[in-house]
Amino acid sequence: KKYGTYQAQGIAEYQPSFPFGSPNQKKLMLGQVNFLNMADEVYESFPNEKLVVHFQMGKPQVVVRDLELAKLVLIKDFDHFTDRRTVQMSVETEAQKVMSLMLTIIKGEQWKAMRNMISPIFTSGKLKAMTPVINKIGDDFVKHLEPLARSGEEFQAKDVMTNYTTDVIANCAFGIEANALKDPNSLFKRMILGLTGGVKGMCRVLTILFLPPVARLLKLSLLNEESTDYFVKVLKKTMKDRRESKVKRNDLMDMIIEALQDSKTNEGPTEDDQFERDAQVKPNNFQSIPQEDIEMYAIANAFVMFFAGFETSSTIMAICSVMLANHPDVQERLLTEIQDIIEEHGSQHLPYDVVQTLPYLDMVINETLRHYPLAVAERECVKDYTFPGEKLTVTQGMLVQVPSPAIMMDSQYFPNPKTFNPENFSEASKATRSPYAFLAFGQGPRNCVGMRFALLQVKIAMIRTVANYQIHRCSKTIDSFRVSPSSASSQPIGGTYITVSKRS
Ligand code: HEM
Repeated sequence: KKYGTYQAQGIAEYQPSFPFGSPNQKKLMLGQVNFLNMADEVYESFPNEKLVVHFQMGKPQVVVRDLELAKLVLIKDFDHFTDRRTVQMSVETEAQKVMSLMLTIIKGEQWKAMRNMISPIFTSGKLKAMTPVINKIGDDFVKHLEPLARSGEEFQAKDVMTNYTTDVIANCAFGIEANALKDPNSLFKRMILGLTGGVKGMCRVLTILFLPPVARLLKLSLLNEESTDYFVKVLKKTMKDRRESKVKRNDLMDMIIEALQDSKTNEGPTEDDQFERDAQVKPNNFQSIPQEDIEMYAIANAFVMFFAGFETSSTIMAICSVMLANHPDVQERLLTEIQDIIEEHGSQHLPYDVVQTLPYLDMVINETLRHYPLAVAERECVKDYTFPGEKLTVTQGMLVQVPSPAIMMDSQYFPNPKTFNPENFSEASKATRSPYAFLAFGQGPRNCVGMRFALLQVKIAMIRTVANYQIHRCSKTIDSFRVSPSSASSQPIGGTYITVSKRS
């Protein structure tokens, strides 16, 4: 009955028809497009509209095509849009309970309080303390590439990068030696890779999102239960050992426990830049976490750092490696920038502050993220909202999407958008467009809380790779990336094949 009601009010509507709704939703449900690119077609089909309504079966959703309106949703009027999409999953087992408490999923005041406590974990001071650990894993990583360079074999960059991020996050988050670089078949790594779980995982996610009653009936979980259960057990044991030994490692686990135990609100931004200032969130009626629930919340939040952190970061490093293989000129320029700092500091003890002073590396990574973003900024409306100067009122429960992949491929913000051009992120280019056109880590209070940590581990891996090896194209290297519709972890069609050779 709702089809056509928006169009009748003069609001653009994307051709809904029974039973799937709009054409893009039909493609999503039939496995023809990835969730990540679901709204791209809507964005591209209405170049003159600021807002477009599309239908997921009978449910209207809004695609925001205008950066000023996107800013209202993500930042200025965020109080109307504090939540992400409701995930209706079963919460019977312990693993399911942990999943239901993850920062990515929780809502309203519960999310505000948790986010407020968790954000200060990623300040520069704390990241500085973690840098030696990442440098040490960087050494193992360089060694791990040696046999591949010797044999000249074609390999998937994603595989080796997964081994690296697994070791970094396991170590920095929980103080656990996952040993994925030394033993790529380690149980820890197998459990990690099982979390999202390929095509089966994608079917599970689509059922939860589009057919919640069926998901409830089948007691489906968002992530693979066996893997989640394994991590819950590992985390519980870690917490118990720390309680008993009273040893502090100053890793994410210690910091999460401390933040939850202190249970106080933090004041002001942790870093002084636009991304951090826009991310501030103040709980309205802050309630500390009851002592008896701290363990469960700490496990859920340590787990989410792991789950949200390892696959995203390793995918970006892999895509970046392929981009460098495809653009030897960019690789050479990056090498020149890196050689300067390595001459001064050596590659094994890169200080945190020095890693932050490589403008060309920043440009290369941002351009990679622009070509291959890993999440869409999506919010659920919690209080009815009328966009100023627009006819559309978004009602409570409606989803609003800011389609980051389509915005970052729009030529009005990035000229020749399909070309890989790190110059898009030179100071001069950035000055010509809104900062909100770059959405790889989202924007506003619900942006990526782990961005600084992610960038640190990505930068160290790329510095170490380029300083020690030349990255080449091989027979299976692909020229342009498209996210596989059936990949729950947003992997590209054709993989990330490269070869490397040792620099003399
Ligand atoms: C290159 C790597 C990464 C990319 C591209 C990325 C991107 C994103 C994006 C786009 C979002 C959604 C933002 C929004 O809705 O506005 C997000 C959320 C999140 N990310 Fe990341 N991320 C990365 C790495 C990490 C790491 C390493 C961690 C943790 C250590 C992490 C933790 C999170 C969490 C917990 C959220 C949910 C925040 C909330 O709901 O308050 N991410 N990330």
